[in-house]
Amino acid sequence: MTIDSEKTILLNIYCSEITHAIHTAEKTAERNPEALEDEVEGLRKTIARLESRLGQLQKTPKSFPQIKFKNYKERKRILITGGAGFVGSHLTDRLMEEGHEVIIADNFFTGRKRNVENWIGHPNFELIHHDIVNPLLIEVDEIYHLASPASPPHYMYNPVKTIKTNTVGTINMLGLARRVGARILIASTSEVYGDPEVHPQPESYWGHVNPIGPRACYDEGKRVAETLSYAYAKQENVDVRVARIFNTYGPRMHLNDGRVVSNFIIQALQGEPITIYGDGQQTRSFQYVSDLVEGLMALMASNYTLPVNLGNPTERTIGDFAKHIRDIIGSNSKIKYLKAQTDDPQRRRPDISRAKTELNWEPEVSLKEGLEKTIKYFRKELQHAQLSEAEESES
Ligand SMILES: O=C(O)[C@H]1O[C@H](OP(=O)(O)OP(=O)(O)OC[C@H]2O[C@@H](n3ccc(=O)[nH]c3=O)[C@H](O)[C@@H]2O)[C@H](O)[C@@H](O)[C@@H]1O
Repeated sequence: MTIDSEKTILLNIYCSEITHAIHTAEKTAERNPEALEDEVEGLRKTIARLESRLGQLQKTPKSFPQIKFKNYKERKRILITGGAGFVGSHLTDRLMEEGHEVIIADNFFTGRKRNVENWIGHPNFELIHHDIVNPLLIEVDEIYHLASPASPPHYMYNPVKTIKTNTVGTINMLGLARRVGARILIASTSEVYGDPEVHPQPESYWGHVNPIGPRACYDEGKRVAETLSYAYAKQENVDVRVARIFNTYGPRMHLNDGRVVSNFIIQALQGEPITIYGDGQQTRSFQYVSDLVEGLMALMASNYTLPVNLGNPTERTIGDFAKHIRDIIGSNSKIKYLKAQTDDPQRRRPDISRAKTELNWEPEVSLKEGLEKTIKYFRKELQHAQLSEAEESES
């Protein structure tokens, strides 16, 4: 018997032992309240024995990444919508490594099975091919609601679907949270501030968004998602957390993501012109994905219920960023200026005072370190894509 199948069997025994234990204890309590203590003591011993065996098995070499052992009281069942996506898959890794049970619901519009393949078959992991525009009936303790395309070309590709995901999808997830009493974290965005008139942006700023522009499907979709969250919190007592996520980058971004970090790196690696939309004077502040994941987990664990900005406050112009990437890669790509995008926010930088005070969180990964890892990832992805192309043309 393999270690993994032994673990599965043990986990099943564990679950049925606990269910059986509850029934027995209930019956004993009715018949003979004094005997209840002995009963509970016996059960504690059984659980301790099973936990110790499971703990031993966790330490033995296996095909999955190492995870911590959590007992049944500490281990949570966590749903991540969009868990096979760029951010969702990194969050999956962290929560799995912590020893939780992770259930991913993803429609694979921008998510990929590849992002979570290292967990497929793990007893703590489940991948559901599901579009959250349809209701999902499962039992969970926490929900990270990340499902939505986040890159402008992706969310503008099917604006109606983007709105549905952020409105109907969010209603479905808030409904699920209400039914099962789960805490839910909604992934909102810096885009709720639109093209900001206040700089840097604190959470108290209400934003400057064009409700009928090409970005509105996402911006307004996320603004409604926030409104829905607080309506459910007020009216239905749902325990909500709202993260306003600023520009994030890192490995597992799609080659066709279309956002600035991936575009510039790929263009520089291939010696193609680096495309700047507009004059390049617009600014952004980039955070590495592992910082974001730590921020999301800290927010979920905290008692703070108002929106919290999660981003790196180091700001750069896009023109400067293009040259920076070209220099690190040592590329001789030219810079090519294209038409500015409609409603493109001209500056963006998070005020993270709230995250620092309430979550004791701030980003730790420098742009240099983050870009090195990301460039390495894209180099491999490009090689992989070239190999696949060559294989296809041969066959
Ligand atoms: O990366 C993110 O996390 C954010 O990405 C987008 O927001 P945006 O800031 O417009 O992201 P990009 O498409 O990466 O654009 C950043 C800036 O670079 C410019 N850009 C982009 C791509 C390119 O090839 N060239 C270029 O100059 C854009 O015009 C924009 O000014 C999403 O709308 C946000 O929800 C998301 O949080």
